[in-house]
Amino acid sequence: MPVNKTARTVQISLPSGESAEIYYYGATVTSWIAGGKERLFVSGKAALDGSKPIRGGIPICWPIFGPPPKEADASLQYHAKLSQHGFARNHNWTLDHVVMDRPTGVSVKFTLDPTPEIISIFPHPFHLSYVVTLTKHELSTDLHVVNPSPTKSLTGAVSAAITSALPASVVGSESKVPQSAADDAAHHELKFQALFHTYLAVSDASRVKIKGLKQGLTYLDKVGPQGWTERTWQGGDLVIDKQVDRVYYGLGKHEDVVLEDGEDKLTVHRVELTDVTTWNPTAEAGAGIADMEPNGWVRLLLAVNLGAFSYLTLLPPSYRTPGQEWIGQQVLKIAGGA
Ligand SMILES: O=P(O)(O)OC[C@H]1O[C@H](O)[C@H](O)[C@@H](O)[C@@H]1O
Repeated sequence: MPVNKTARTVQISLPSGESAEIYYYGATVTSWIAGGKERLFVSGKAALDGSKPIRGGIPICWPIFGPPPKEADASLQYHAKLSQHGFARNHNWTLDHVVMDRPTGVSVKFTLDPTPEIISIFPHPFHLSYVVTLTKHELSTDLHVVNPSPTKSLTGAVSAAITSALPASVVGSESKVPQSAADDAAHHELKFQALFHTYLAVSDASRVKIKGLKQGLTYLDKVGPQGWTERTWQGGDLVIDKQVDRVYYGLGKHEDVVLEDGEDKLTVHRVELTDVTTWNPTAEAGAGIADMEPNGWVRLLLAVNLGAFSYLTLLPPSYRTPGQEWIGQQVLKIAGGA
């Protein structure tokens, strides 16, 4: 069976041996086997029971990446109250349908809509869908974001806007929806960051070279006594010889990031995801992370995460631009692929 459902996961596979596993919880991809080996890192101490975000695989950060914003910007008032990396990674998604099921490729689509719990922390209409596609040499993850149309009067009608975006089963939660005109304005446009927090498995993170970061790129360095600091990248390969927690801004469309560790090569291609984050706290700085297995930082990745770091994504409600959706895509490709 190329698509196999269990209580907690959906597993997809090809007759040629490649496979992937996706948890309903967070729609987190927890396994991608290609070229005869596991390509994603999941900590041996990761919680897989829905009690906390999965430490590994490909958690989806949405609608924020990192800690909540501190700006006194009314349009970010709800973002400011979210927990780190937002709520997409710690809510159950629904398997919408099998998009493709062929010997050469299998693709499944998940969705996430507001639930009463989400509305209580983020009272804004949205519709997310997530398509995971497995082919012989690639794993593609596409996040689609829609800002649904309000169907009733738009003026002063935030509750109508939100409830119209909700499944009938949760409309009863209207009392949690803000009622003021200020809230209404803040709700028309959907601001979000989106990031695939990809944990790639490697045999030794300190031996990996990260290529494709051009000299002159601006990057945000989150490590160091000065706190978050913007710097200019001097070029060359990025190596994990110390704690790394960075966001490289504004890579070009065709500037793929390539990871090489001597025996292996993996290419990360992005669509609509302009920034690349790299993170590996190493054993020393990562010691406080309870769900990381001992020495996990060596075997783990060097998360090359992809995202839109600043709030550049301002999606108008679809009543203004019918059918508009934002699609961010990551394509992981192993060497040997066509
Ligand atoms: O522990 P988490 O909430 O999953 O976050 C893990 C890491 O995510 C990103 O890579 C951030 O840049 C890091 O600062 C953070 O430590």
